[in-house]
Amino acid sequence: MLACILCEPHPDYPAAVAYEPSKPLQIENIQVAPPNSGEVRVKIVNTALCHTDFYTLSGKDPEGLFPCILGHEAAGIIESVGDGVTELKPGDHVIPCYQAECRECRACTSGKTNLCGKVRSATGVGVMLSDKTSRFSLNGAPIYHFMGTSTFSEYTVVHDVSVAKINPAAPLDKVCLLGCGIPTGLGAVFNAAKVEAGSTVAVFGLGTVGLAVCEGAKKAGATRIIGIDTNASKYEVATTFGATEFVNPKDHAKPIQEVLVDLTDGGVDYSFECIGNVAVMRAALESCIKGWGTSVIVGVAASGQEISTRPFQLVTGRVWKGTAFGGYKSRTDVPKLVDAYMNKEIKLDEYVTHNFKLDDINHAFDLLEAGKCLRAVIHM
Ligand SMILES: NC(=O)c1ccc[n+]([C@@H]2O[C@H](COP(=O)([O-])OP(=O)(O)OC[C@H]3O[C@@H](n4cnc5c(N)ncnc54)[C@H](O)[C@@H]3O)[C@@H](O)[C@H]2O)c1
Ligand SMILES: N[C@@H](CCC(=O)N[C@@H](CSCO)C(=O)NCC(=O)O)C(=O)O
Ligand SMILES: [Zn+2]
Ligand SMILES: [Zn+2]
Repeated sequence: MLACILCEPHPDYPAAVAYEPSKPLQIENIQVAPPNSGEVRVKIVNTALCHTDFYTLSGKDPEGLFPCILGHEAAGIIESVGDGVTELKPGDHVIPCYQAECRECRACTSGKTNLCGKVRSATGVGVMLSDKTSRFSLNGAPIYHFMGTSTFSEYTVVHDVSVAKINPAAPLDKVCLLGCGIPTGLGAVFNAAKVEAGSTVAVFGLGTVGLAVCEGAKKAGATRIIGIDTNASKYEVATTFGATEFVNPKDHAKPIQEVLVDLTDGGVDYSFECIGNVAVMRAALESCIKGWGTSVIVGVAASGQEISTRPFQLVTGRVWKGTAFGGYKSRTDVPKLVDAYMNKEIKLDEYVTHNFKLDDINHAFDLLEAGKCLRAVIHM
């Protein structure tokens, strides 16, 4: 039975607060206000770290605000709901999602995108939509939300349209990963690129997102899955996710796109950039075969960075596109991905390399930066 934090006079709960760019998070006992209309308060049970948390902490995210509570790959249990919330109730097991799905806005009803517009204006500036303020504070001073999720906190408040209700039998310390990186990689293959059997695929960056691309490409029947990473220690694990061969850019004097074009009789059918490096994005596009090769940008590049290539690359039939959350609709598709995991159709356990308590979250950030972990799961 969950204790009702509404009944307690001054509930303080631990959260990892990011006060300044590139500084360690500080564990504080913060106050988490009750949910307003259209909001729910969630007890976070597990949260993992994604490279995007590291990116925003670095100070390079134009939407990064401080102090804030980072975290967007988590699972938990609804503790209380605000007025007008009809589809969620206390006790529901949920995955808070950074992509909302209101099912009413132009985007949601278009049938063409997962990029719901309902709450994005508020989540981009670290507040809740109803009153444009934060539900987090410390000694009366507000702390910004992040990506509409802020899961590095024992309790968080999120918009109801951003919450996927999931099978209560699912292990939260594993399905928390379905909040970001793995759906992103799988969806990049199935929804964005639509990889066909027999394809040759290049995956730039073999972190969790790139490995999920490898897993998806293998499921799609790709015959060659070429992993490219400057960290050779990633190759062994990538083999278990479906990569069939590897190229280390450090081993070659010529541009990596030339290496790949030579290796593949003119270029790959599909490439995926899972790093966030604009030079690699160009290389990924130029590794594609002319006429039909498609390159999908998944990585998030820093403020001020721009992509470029010769227009001739596109004139000659290559396609350059990108994906957010793999094109999956959060409330509709995340519960299905949980079921796919429960049915052993997709991997999750294999991506978890470390488990920590919230107190050790800075160590988890260090491992991610050093390329020494895939997903580190925090047990709140
Ligand atoms: N579009 C989306 O919806 C979405 C969702 C999740 C993550 N992301 C982004 O995807 C990227 C990957 O996230 P992750 O959590 O897997 O990160 P990660 O840090 O675990 O993995 C990145 C990998 O890239 C490799 N790498 C770095 N520089 C390289 C280079 N120049 N050439 C080749 N390899 C290089 C690293 O060694 C590492 O293995 C990040 O930019 C993240 O912000 C985007
Ligand atoms: N604030 C960032 C946004 C970067 C970005 O592209 N984010 C991805 C999700 S990364 C998850 O790990 C995304 O889905 N974007 C769509 C959206 O935010 O609506 C910046 O401006 O650089
Ligand atoms: Zn993420
Ligand atoms: Zn919508």
